[in-house]
Amino acid sequence: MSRRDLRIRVGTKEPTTLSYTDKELSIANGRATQVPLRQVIGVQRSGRSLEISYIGRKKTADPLSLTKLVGTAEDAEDDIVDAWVTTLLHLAYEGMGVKRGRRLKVVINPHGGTKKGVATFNKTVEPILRAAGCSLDVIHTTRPGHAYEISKTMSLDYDVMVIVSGDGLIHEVLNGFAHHEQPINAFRIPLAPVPTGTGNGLSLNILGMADGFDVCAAALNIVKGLPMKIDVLSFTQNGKRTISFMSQALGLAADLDIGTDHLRWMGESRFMFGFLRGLIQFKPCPIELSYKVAELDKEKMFDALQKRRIKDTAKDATDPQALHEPGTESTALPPLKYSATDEGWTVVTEPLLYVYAGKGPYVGRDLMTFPVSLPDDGLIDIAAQPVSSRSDVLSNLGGAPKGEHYWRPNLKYIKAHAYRVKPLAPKGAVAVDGEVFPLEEFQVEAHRGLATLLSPYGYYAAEPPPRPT
Ligand SMILES: Nc1ncnc2c1ncn2[C@@H]1O[C@H](COP(=O)(O)OP(=O)(O)OP(=O)(O)O)[C@@H](O)[C@H]1O
Repeated sequence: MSRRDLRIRVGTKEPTTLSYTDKELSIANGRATQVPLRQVIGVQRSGRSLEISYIGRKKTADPLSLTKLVGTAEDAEDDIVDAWVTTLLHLAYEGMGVKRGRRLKVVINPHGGTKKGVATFNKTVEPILRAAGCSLDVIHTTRPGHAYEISKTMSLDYDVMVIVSGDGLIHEVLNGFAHHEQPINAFRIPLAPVPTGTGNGLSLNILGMADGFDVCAAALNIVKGLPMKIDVLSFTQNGKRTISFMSQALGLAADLDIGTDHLRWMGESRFMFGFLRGLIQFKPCPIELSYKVAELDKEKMFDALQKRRIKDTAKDATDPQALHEPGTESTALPPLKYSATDEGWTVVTEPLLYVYAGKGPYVGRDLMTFPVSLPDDGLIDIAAQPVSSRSDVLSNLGGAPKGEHYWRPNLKYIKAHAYRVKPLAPKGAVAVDGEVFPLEEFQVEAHRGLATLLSPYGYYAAEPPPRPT
C-alpha cells in the first residue's frame, strides 16, 4: 500500500480504501468514486477517526451537495493517519494556491428574490463553509442601503465578502467600497455571490449556466475560488459618481428593469415581459450616444476572448501588478480620465432602439448581452440596436439567451474606453445595474482590474456563441 492509501471502516461495512493523487481523492468500496481535490473541503480527525467533507453529486444528474464520509482507520498508526490527512489537505488547499480557513464577511438580504436567502444560507451554504473551517461574520440586511453602509465602514481584515442575494446587493457593496476610507484596499477583498436574488447575473458569469444558480457551487467557490480581477465602471451624472459593475440600459433595454418591480413574483420572466412590452411600443430612445472607440471588429473581439480562455488566466489575474493601471497603487479611487470636451468621441447618428452597455456576458438568466466581454480589458462593451423592423429585433431577441444576437449584422457592438449619453427629449430613464436613474446627460468609463471576485476558472464562465459558418 502506498503512503497515499488509507483503509477506513465506515459503519459495519467492508473497509473502504481511500487514496489520492495530486488531482483527486478516490473512495473505493466495491465501486470507486473519484472526487476532484478541488471539491475536498475538509477533514476532521480525532485519533484514527476521520470525517472527510467533500462536495459532489450522488448521481451524475443530481445537484451538488455536501457529503461527509465518517470512518475509522483501524489498521494504521496515529502518525500515519496524521501524515495522510496533512498531505491530503495540503494538496487540496495550498497546492491549489488557496488559503485554508478563510475569514468571511457574509451579508444576507432576507428580502432578496423569493425571500429564501436566510433559509438557503443556514441549511445549505453555512454547513459547507463550516466543514471547510471558515470563520464567519454574518449580517442580515434590514433595509435598502444597509449593505452599502456595511461595506463602506467595514474592517478590511476579511478574505472574502460573501453576498447572499441578487445583483442589487452586489451593486450596493461595490459602491460602499468606493466610499470606504481605503477604497483600493476595500476593492481588493474578493466578492463571492450566493444566488438567492431575482437577478443573479454575476453568479452566472462566475459559475456558468450549468452551476450559476447552484448555491453549493457558490459555496465551493467561496472556499476554493481564486481571486479574479475585474473592471468596474464609473457612471457619472450631474457630478455624482456611481460604481456600476454590470450594466447600463437605455430605451427598450431599460424596459426590462424599469416598471417591472411589481412583477417580482414572475421571477426572472419579468425581464422578458418588460422586453416584449417595450417591443410592442417600439419607440426609438431619444439619446445621442458617443464613445471612445477601442474596437469595432466583432471577429477580433471574438478571437481575443478565445485566446483569453485558452491561457491559464487565473495566474495572471491574481497578480495585482499585472492589472492595476499606474496610479491605482494609491489608496484613493482612480480619477476620471475623460471629459466631454476631449477630442476623439465618435457620435452615433442613426436612431437607436436600445443601448445596453456593461461588463460580464450575462445580465440575467435569459440574456447573454455581452458574449465577448472580458473581465479585465479595461473596456466597456456596448450593444446598440439601430431602429429596424420589429421582426429583425425579435430575431435578435430569440438568440439573446445564448448571445447569438452578437453575430447579427444589424446589431452594433462596440468596445469602448468610455461613452457618453446626451438625452434629446426630457423623458425617460436609464437603469444602472437594475437601479433607475433619470435620463440626464451621463458618462461612463472603465477602471481596469479595480475590483476582485472569486472564480473557479479565472475567466467568465459563459460559453460564447459560435462564429456563424
Ligand atoms: N431587509 C431589507 N428589506 C427590504 N429591502 C432590502 C433589505 N435588504 C436589502 N434590501 C434591498 O433589496 C434590493 C434587492 O436586492 P437584490 O438585488 O440583492 O435582490 P433581487 O431580488 O435580485 O432584486 P433585483 O431584482 O432588484 O436585483 C436591494 O436594492 C437592497 O437595497
